[in-house]
Amino acid sequence: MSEGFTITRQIGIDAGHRIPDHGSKCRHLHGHRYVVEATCRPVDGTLQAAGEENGMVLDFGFLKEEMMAHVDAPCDHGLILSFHDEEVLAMLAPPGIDTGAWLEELRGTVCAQGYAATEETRLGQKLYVIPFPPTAECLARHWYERLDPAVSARSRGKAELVKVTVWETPNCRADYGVG
Ligand SMILES: Nc1nc2c(c(=O)[nH]1)N=C([C@H](O)[C@H](O)COP(=O)(O)OP(=O)(O)OP(=O)(O)O)CN2
Repeated sequence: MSEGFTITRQIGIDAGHRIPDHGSKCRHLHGHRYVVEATCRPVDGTLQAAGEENGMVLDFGFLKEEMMAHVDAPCDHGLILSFHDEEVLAMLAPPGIDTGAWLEELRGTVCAQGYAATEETRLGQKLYVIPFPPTAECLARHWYERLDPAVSARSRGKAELVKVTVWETPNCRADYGVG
């Protein structure tokens, strides 16, 4: 990365997941305290020069609001699953409805908007469904893709998202972003 300013905001969420294809313990349903970091830089390399964000890339508070809306609100205390994980998803189908039709509707939503977030499930379990395994890498890319337009809009085109980092444990992280 070239010389210049970046800012990074961190949030933490608790969520469950499983990696269905994993050959060992990660195929079991389990949870993490995910730490998610978003790093931004000024589009033109300079800090804002007027207004309430004078001297800033982007107000940390604005960045937090976007991360809370796009990461925390749909995923915190939820279960993050791949839509290919049909056996687990089927267990969460709301009682009294056709499970196959419910899975088909979920798949349609994921295909249309890249994810499905719902609590209309068995036990009201909060569910976040994505089209790939919920590894740290895939989640970093997914949250990057959700936050990228939000950062541009919130900064009125003055800041851009450089990368999203997902800490799955205190020792393991994945990064996704521009080179
Ligand atoms: N490249 C990746 N490898 C693994 C991922 C991943 O998302 N990307 N995920 C897992 C599991 O989800 C698992 O929960 C984490 O694995 P692991 O580091 O082995 O878990 P520990 O509890 O032993 O972590 P410590 O930090 O050492 O306590 C596996 N691999």
